[in-house]
Amino acid sequence: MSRSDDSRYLRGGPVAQRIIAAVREDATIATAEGFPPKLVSITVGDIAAVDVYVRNQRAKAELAGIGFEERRFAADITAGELEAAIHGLNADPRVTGIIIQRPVPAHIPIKTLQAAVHPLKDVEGMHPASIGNIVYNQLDLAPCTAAASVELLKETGLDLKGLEVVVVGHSEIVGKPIAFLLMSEGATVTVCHHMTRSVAAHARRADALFVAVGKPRLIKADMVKPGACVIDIGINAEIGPDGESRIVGDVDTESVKEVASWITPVPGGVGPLTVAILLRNTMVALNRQRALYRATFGVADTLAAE
Ligand SMILES: Nc1nc(=O)c2c([nH]1)NC[C@@H]1CN(c3ccc(C(=O)N[C@@H](CCC(=O)O)C(=O)O)cc3)C=[N+]21
Repeated sequence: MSRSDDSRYLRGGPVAQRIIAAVREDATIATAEGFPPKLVSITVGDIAAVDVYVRNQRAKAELAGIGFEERRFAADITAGELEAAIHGLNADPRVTGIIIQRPVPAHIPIKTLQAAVHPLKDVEGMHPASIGNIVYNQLDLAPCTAAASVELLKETGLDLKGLEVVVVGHSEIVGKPIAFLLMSEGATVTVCHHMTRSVAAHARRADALFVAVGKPRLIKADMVKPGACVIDIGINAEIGPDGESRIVGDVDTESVKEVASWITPVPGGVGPLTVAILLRNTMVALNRQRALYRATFGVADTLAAE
């Protein structure tokens, strides 16, 4: 059976289209009201996985009516210079969102950079204050890949309350935020990582299995519970049988799809939705900035109504 007509595949594209259409409505209204959304992407050095992401961001931002500007910095820039650039963007009222593409070169402390982004312009939800919001069950702006993964699980219609979820991978940007999002939704969450004794033993118990470790085909059919939902967040480049480079996830999709009830393809699963969530986050951030503006300077129609 070909990929496109196999109902086990949980595709990100249709969900992304829905979200982008809604974002476009919001962005059109905000622009008409004098608050055009504008996203600035910061890339440090050259990384292929980041390039794919940024290219898609630009294309989808255009569709959604969100301004998009890419700032590229050389791999040998200092952390201080980058921080200064971020402070400049914080201070620029025309810039409503800032995303720092990961990874950055090893000499740049990513946490310092992330903390330099003003929390109200943090569209990736990676500032310590933003991550704190997720811990406190305020879920409207979460790290994009994590939020996209959870959104795809919801597409299955499974009841998240009491659902046995296993997350393989505990990164700051994917695994940990997924765990917090799902705990807030009532799931029972187990997080596995490189020190876990038997990932297979945990994975086999999962009604929903999230995998984000960056190891091609780590998850095999015998590690998956029949009927489970498998969300593959891996993006790995490898050379295919035809000698061409291709992208594969962390799941052995061909064998796992015979066992699982739902599985996200790579590409075409979490990836497209990640971009849509970034744009949705951009509007959430913009609306928070507008609320602050209103609270600080007042708004004519509220005054008139009094
Ligand atoms: N702060 C930060 N947040 C991220 O979420 C983040 C990041 N940095 N750095 C890079 C990785 C990579 N990433 C992708 C997201 C979508 C696609 C995507 O749209 N993929 C499509 C298209 C692939 C293609 O065009 O070939 C697909 O999977 O079907 C790819 C890669 C997010 N990341």
